[in-house]
Order: sequence, then structure tokens, then C-alpha cells
Amino acid sequence: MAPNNPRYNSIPAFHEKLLKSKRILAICGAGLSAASGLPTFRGAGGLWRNHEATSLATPAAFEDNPGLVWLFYAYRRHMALTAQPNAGHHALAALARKLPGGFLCLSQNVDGLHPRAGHPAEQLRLLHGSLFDIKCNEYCGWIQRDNFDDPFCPALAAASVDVNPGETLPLLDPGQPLAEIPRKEIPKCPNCTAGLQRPGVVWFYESLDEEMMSGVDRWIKDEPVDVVLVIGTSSQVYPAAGYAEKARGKNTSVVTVNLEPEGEVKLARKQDFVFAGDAAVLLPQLLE
Ligand SMILES: CC(C)NC(=O)[C@H](Cc1c[nH]c2ccccc12)NC(=O)[C@H](CCCC/N=C(/NCCC(=O)O)S[C@H]1O[C@H](COP(=O)(O)OP(=O)(O)OC[C@H]2O[C@@H](n3cnc4c(N)ncnc43)[C@H](O)[C@@H]2O)[C@@H](O)[C@H]1O)NC(=O)OCc1ccccc1
Repeated sequence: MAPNNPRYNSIPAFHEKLLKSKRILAICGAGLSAASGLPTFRGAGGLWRNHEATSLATPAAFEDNPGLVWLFYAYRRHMALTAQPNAGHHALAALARKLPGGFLCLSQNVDGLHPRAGHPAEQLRLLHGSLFDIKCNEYCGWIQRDNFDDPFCPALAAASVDVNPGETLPLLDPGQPLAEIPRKEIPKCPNCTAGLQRPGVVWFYESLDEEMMSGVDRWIKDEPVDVVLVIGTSSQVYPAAGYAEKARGKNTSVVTVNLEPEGEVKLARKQDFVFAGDAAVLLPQLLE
């Protein structure tokens, strides 16, 4: 649908399509959790103590300095634990309950807010894992689900400090030197005792869960997808960024919900609907 078509960002026109839709796929990014107070990657949150967030999210960074990488994740665990799911998370969870066999939510977010909004697990795929899963850095297969310890271990206590509004957490102040965290203060894997425990997220240059990916491909191929919701993501990271096109069939409407959708439009991905604004405000209106 051409951008100059008045239906392009018409909620009633979208509701007409939604009413006729039996199968809906959602692809979510950090923008969905922005209204919960969690920074996005491209926004201010892109930099953590003058480190590119993406540069800390790699096996090499953990190999080089596991203490620093753990402080980064311990901080994000603390932030996510003190955050609340927003109306956007709840609207997606409600749609899942309304469409048990017809809605699948793919999320790049590791903040645990979808499950905390009551999103049915069988209709949720956490493509990049969770901050609250812990696994072995030697890939021995050991994994601990739903570890909400805050701090995760005594050596990371600096990341679990609340500051008053307007104050900066010393941890975040690049001017404040960081105490080196010795490798021996990071818990070892209880299974192989060789590896260190690490956050259960998918780092760059690490493959996503094969079984999960083939399950998603099967869900997309089984029957035509009527609507693809692309929510609060800059669609820069693969394979997540490829699912909208993968799911597009001849009657599929691809719908962007983004505070600044220009980025998406620039990607020249054919949009059928574009709704500019906060996902936490728009999703309840779109999915009611
Ligand atoms: C940077 C990119 C080019 N690189 C990649 O994609 C790489 C390499 C690659 C693979 N295939 C390719 C094909 C082409 C090019 C590159 C590649 N992919 C990988 O490495 C993947 C693994 C990727 C997963 C990495 N882990 C993350 N997260 C977990 C950790 C952690 O979180 O720390 S990625 C992480 O960053 C991404 C951030 O993107 P967004 O969520 O979209 O957030 P962003 O800030 O960018 O945008 C926010 C948007 O919201 C909007 N917004 C803001 N506020 C609001 C608001 N209030 N409401 C609505 N919208 C809002 C903004 O306007 C904006 O549009 C998310 O995916 C997030 O999970 N693994 C892999 O392919 O394995 C095999 C392999 C193995 C070896 C070698 C090669 C391949």
C-alpha cells in the first residue's frame, strides 16, 4: 500500500484487516520495552560506559574480560527486574490468548518482560535468549532457567544499586574507574567445572537455537500469514530482521509500529501499514 494511501496509517482500516486475519506473526525489538524505562540499543542505551553495547555482546569480549561483560549484564538484569511490562506487552499477551493457534510472537528482547506480562510460552520465541537464563561458557550444555538473583554473585554488587532520579550510577560514569573483577570471582559451571557461568543470551557471531529457528520456519510455512507486526525494531540484526519478508505472502499485510518508522521505510521494506508512535500506546489501540 502506497504511503500516500490514507489507509496506510488508518487504525480502522487495520482493524478491518485484523478481523479477517487468522494467523498473525509479531517481531519485537527494544522499542517495545522503551516505555518500561529500558534503553534501546540505538538510543542512549547504545553506549554503556563508553563501550558499544554490541561490542560487549560477543564471545570474544567475555573471553577477554568476563568481569566487565558480567557487570554490563548484571546492570541490565537489575534494570529489567525493576522495570514493569507495559501496555504493549500486555496487548500482545492478550492477542495470544485470543488466538491460541494463530499468533506467534518472536522477540529479540532478553529483558523477561513478555513472560512477566503473562504471554503464553508456547506462543513466544525469545530469539536471543534471556538475561535470566545462565549457561556454561564452554558450551557443555548446562543451563539454569529463571535465575533472578540480584546481584547474580557478590562480585557484581555494584550493578544492583538503585540511584535517586537525576543521580548517575557510579557504575555508568566512564570517568569513574571500574574495579577489575578477577575471573575467580565469577561462578564456575557446576556441570563441567571448566567453564564460567555466563548470561543465557545469544551473542553476536553465535548461532540462535536451531530447533527454535526451524520451528519458526515451519510455523511460517505451514499456512499463510495474514499480518506481520514489526514492533519497535530497527531491523538491523539477522536472522531476526529477515522474518518479516520470510512470512510475506500475497495477502500478507506487513505493519510497522515504531516511534521513528523512517528507518524501516528507508530499508525499502514494502509496508502495508505504518503507525508512528510509542508501541505501549499504539498496540492496545491496534490490537483491542
Ligand atoms: C549488526 C548486524 C549487521 N549483525 C548481525 O546481524 C550478526 C551477523 C550476521 C548474521 N547474518 C547476517 C546477515 C547480514 C549481515 C550480518 C549478519 N548476527 C549475528 O551475529 C547472529 C546473532 C545476533 C544476536 C545478537 N544478540 C543480541 N541480543 C542478545 C544479547 C544482548 O542483548 O546483549 S542482538 C540485540 O541487538 C538488537 C537491537 O535491535 P533492536 O531491538 O531493533 O533495537 P534498536 O535499538 O536497534 O532499535 C530500536 C527501535 O525501536 C524504535 N523505538 C524506540 N522507542 C520506541 C517506542 N517507545 N515505541 C516504538 N518504537 C520505538 C526505534 O525507532 C528503533 O527503530 C536486537 O536484536 C537485540 O537482541 N548470529 C548469527 O548470525 O550466527 C550465525 C553466525 C555465526 C558466526 C558468524 C556469522 C553468523
